Amino acid sequence: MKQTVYTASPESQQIHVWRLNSEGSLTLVQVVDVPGQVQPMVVSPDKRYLYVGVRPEFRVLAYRISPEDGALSYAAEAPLSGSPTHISTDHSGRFLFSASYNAGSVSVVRLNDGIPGETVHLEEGLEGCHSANISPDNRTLFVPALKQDRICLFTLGETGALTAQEPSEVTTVEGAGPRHMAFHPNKRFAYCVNELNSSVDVWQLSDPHGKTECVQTVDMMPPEFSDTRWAADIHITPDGRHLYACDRTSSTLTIFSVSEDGSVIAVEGFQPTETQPRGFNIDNSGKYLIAAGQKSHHIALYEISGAQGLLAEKARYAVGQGPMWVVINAM
Ligand SMILES: O=C1O[C@H](COP(=O)(O)O)[C@@H](O)[C@H](O)[C@H]1O
Repeated sequence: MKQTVYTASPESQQIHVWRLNSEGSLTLVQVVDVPGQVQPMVVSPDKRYLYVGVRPEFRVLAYRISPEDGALSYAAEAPLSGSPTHISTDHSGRFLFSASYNAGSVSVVRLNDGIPGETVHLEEGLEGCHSANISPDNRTLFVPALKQDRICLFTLGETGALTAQEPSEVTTVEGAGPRHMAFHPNKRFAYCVNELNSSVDVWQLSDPHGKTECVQTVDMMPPEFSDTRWAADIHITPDGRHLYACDRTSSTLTIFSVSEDGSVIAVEGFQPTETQPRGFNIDNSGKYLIAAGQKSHHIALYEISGAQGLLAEKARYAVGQGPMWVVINAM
């Protein structure tokens, strides 16, 4: 398996392209100068394109991915209606979702054979909209609205239109601030990291007739932590055994084990990491985790080891300024 790591550094307007070597080191392949502050990124389901959200002129840029070495070449772009805080696609690769925290909206952009085109749907009134997460069955878009302590539930239609479901939302405890989500590979559970109280909620996903409900909430901070909580990102290993979430004030990665069926998580440990980790990711073999320090201007690579999924730092690398998004693609 060939793997490529992409890191976005908005302050220096760069994407660094790295080869992830099988023994757990990175080799720099390319540095792309982006025409704008690059923030969220996602790879298309067919792995032909990397989509990146930029500002201050709000756009999504599509870069063609070289099947040889993962290098990027500019392909196309389309305007976005708000600042892109998070972008993702549906599983068929027909639609791109852009969540905008500042605009309080999520937009759906049509992808024409991978090329971003017109905005086919704009959903507003989502205060602090922080991400858009399509369910494993490609039916439900989960959209956390951080400032409203709710996750809105939309059905994705054939044309890309979003229709509010019944019920139209699930709610967190007051002041939690739902932000990013990860789905268990068994497709029955999702995990949402809450920015403002640094907790993780376990959501049992509905079948078409059931309802989505929170079955567990776990504090992700060490007991002695008393500063301002400021969580950011969350990811699960491909085998569903280990879950990780980060907090920016403490610059910590919290390590969770996940029960066999995905319904229960438990804190296994805390890993000090790069200063202000706003984004991280896990490689496709489930062996490595790479975290970006928005204030250290470095990324750190960890090996995931043992039954607890603890992290051992293998190396750290200088990237651009203010790195905040990490994407890992397997070819
Ligand atoms: O992480 C955060 O995200 C929001 C929105 O980010 P933006 O990059 O889309 O502006 C930010 O305003 C908030 O302060 C921060 O905690």
